[in-house]
Amino acid sequence: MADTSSSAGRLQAIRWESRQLVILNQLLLPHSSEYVKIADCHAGHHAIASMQTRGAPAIAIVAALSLAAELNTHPEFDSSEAACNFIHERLDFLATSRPTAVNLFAAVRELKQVADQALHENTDVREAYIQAAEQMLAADIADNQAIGRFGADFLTNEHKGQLKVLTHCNTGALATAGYGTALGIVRRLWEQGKLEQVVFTETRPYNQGARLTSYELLAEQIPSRLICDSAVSALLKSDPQVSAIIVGADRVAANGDTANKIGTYQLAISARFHNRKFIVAAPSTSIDLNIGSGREIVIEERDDKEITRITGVTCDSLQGGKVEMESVQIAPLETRAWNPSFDVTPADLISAIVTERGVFVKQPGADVFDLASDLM
Ligand SMILES: CSC[C@H]1O[C@H](OP(=O)(O)O)[C@H](O)[C@@H]1O
Repeated sequence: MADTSSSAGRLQAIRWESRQLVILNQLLLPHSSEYVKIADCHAGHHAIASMQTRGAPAIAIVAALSLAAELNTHPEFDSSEAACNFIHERLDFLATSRPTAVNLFAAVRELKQVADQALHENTDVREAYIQAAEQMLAADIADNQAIGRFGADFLTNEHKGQLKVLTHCNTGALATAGYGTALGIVRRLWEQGKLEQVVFTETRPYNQGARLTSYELLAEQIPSRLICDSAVSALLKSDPQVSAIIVGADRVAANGDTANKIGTYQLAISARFHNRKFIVAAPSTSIDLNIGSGREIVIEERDDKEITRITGVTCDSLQGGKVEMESVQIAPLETRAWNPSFDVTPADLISAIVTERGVFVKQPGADVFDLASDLM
């Protein structure tokens, strides 16, 4: 498979070159662009759990390729059964890194089946796994570009002229293998000359918007504006030109209930109140048909310190030319915080779900989707 480092012009959060994996350490962005080598599953698990890499599709791909990198250097296995057992055990370990994004668990299931099938067919288990993991990387970019096309067509079919949209968190090349989901729709609108401006939220406490989405949009000179998470309703009230909110997803239930970055639910409530479209953009690998509704989605809760401390760069730390990320306590010590990483938006508040398979909408009068039928 061709190395993906040759992808033209797009930010590369994940680089797979000569069967070696490196990732952009997103904890340091936008101040420092440093790549980290991921040699094995332990490094892959740490990169995901610490959020050096994040974003539902990217989590699955980094997990899959971290095992591919480890297999590539692993000594010869005593038997195909030993190789298959090793792959199962490592995938089960990677599945403990973060609980909400379903893409990781779908990839684990699919890759275990690849190894089992190679064992059954008496072909090279290690090679079959590595090629399947590589395919996931290539497929995600193609999926995102299809989401971009479907989403842009859906928005422009009903809205003549240029569009002003709002997005939350980071759903671009830094959250995927490239191009992005919700931000992929923004990119497509921009490529078509149909985007006036994208407004994006800071997305506390990790600041995916202020740090990562800004990094991507500035790199491509896409007209954009940053707002605080708390300013969304005031913006929708004051600017009727903001016609749609477009967000990503970490796990979509069969009825369309969607887990996404914390704050998404209140954006959907505000969109409904202000009569604006609320669009979810996600590959079908983010849809979990095994759960009927959002009630069954496990919501990750992260360390209080991600709220009570801010990590940033002080001016003097820049003087030496070396960026030092300093973590500063902003709340009184021992302040308790509640830090859910995601919330669930009910299907009733969602106008459409854009996937690489097309745009799914609810039947007239229905307040839920029927994604099992849509995906058949
Ligand atoms: C296409 S990324 C989907 C999703 O992942 C992000 O969460 P995190 O940054 O914690 O991994 C955010 O919820 C995005 O919308």
